[in-house]
Amino acid sequence: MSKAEIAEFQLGPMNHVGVAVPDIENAIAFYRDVMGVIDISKPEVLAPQGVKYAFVNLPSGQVELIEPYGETSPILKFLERNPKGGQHHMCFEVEDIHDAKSVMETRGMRVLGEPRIGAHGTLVVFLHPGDAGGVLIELMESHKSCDGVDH
Ligand SMILES: CC[C@@H](C(=O)O)C(=O)SCCNC(=O)CCNC(=O)[C@H](O)C(C)(C)COP(=O)(O)OP(=O)(O)OC[C@H]1O[C@@H](n2cnc3c(N)ncnc32)[C@H](O)[C@@H]1OP(=O)(O)O
Ligand SMILES: [Co+2]
Repeated sequence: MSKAEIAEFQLGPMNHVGVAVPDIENAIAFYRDVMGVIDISKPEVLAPQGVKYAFVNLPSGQVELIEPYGETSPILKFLERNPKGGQHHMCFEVEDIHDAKSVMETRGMRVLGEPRIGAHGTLVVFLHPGDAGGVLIELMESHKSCDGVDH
């Protein structure tokens, strides 16, 4: 990427807040029965990311509930430190994940691994919380249809 392209990088809208939970069914019951959310997706497993997830859908965006899946889940240690669960990451959309990764690396951020398919079916990468004010940041490529319009 050229210096001009790097300088032009702009973060897109916030997509979701990730919340790590020890038991996803209990967490869904909480958002449905206590918080009064009607639209909550059924839990699904994303084995390559080591999580079972469900979306709490709100007019303003999504809360992404994540429960560990498998022995090497990246959220196991977090739940050891926070046994009741807690806010785990914030996710922002970007236009092109590979460009965003390059820009972040150029700006000295530790990008955690290569882009992988996330729960929304597009590529995601994570930035180390130690470089991002103590917050684990997920970057997610926006949904684009073949007409090039974000949906
Ligand atoms: C549903 C799929 C997908 C989507 O499409 O939306 C997801 O969201 S999957 C979400 C789960 N996946 C990931 O988190 C992948 C990226 N994460 C990692 O690579 C690691 O979890 C990590 C961030 C590098 C931490 O690794 P870990 O082995 O747990 O490291 P440490 O325990 O040694 O922690 C190092 C350092 O970082 C602090 N930390 C860890 N996790 C978080 C966090 N979630 N938020 C803020 N800070 C965090 C930890 O406290 C340590 O700090 P220091 O002690 O100060 O060094
Ligand atoms: Co996420």
